[in-house]
Amino acid sequence: MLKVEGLNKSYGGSPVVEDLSFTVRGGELFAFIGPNGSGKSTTIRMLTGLLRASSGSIELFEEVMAPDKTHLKKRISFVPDTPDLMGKLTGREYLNFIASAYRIDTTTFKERKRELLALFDLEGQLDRLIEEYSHGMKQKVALIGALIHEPDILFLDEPTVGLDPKSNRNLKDYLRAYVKSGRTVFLTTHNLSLAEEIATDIFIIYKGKKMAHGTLKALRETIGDQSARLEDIFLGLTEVKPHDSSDT
Ligand SMILES: Nc1ncnc2c1ncn2[C@@H]1O[C@H](COP(=O)(O)OP(=O)(O)OP(=O)(O)O)[C@@H](O)[C@H]1O
Repeated sequence: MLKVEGLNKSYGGSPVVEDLSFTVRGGELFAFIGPNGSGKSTTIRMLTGLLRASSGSIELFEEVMAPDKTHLKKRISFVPDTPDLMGKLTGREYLNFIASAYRIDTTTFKERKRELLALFDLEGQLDRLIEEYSHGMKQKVALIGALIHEPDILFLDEPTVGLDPKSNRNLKDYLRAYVKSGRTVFLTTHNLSLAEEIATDIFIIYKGKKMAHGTLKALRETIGDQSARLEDIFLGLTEVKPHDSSDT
């Protein structure tokens, strides 16, 4: 589904993503985790064709991805950490717009809309302007817009921030079922218990570089502790050591 090789991004000569390579297959729930400023959003924006890489290759569905590849973009969805929705539209108008952009037939649209509105407890809120929604409600309508056309790959940047506990639980269950149907989810999160619970694959990035990649079991094996929490593995790999002078 997604193949990344030697991906790099620099700003003004300073590297922020360095030599990332990985593959994500159908049915995988890929958690891309790392401390603040480690390059997660930059990477996800390159993978979704919103940002041009400095070098390296990204293949989606065995075709090279680039910002102008509209037919590839139609098969994916991306919800950024702070969704920038059209505030002057109502929730209903926004979802209708998505349905026509993706040519979802009326019956399917109605069915999925009903299911997703119930999932996120957003029934009865669709006729308000998006700019009047709370942060969590904006997040929910962005997620519904991303899910309603059932993309082959769903990219989510910090999807649970701002969601109440029930929506959090429902989203988690939904994502698990989503990948079981053979589709793919690529998410970034600081919520390590979430990653531990639902990810099939975990990639740890630190200062733009790969620190580890594998199943939780494989990551545990690398540190020789089969009961280690992901939090311990993560902190062990990403804590600034006293001898690390790169920040000084
Ligand atoms: N447009 C830009 N110009 C210059 N530097 C940038 C730009 N965008 C991002 N960066 C830098 O790239 C690095 C990685 O940022 P990025 O937003 O990808 O991190 P992140 O892992 O998503 O962080 P967070 O967890 O805080 O969201 C940071 O040092 C950031 O300052």
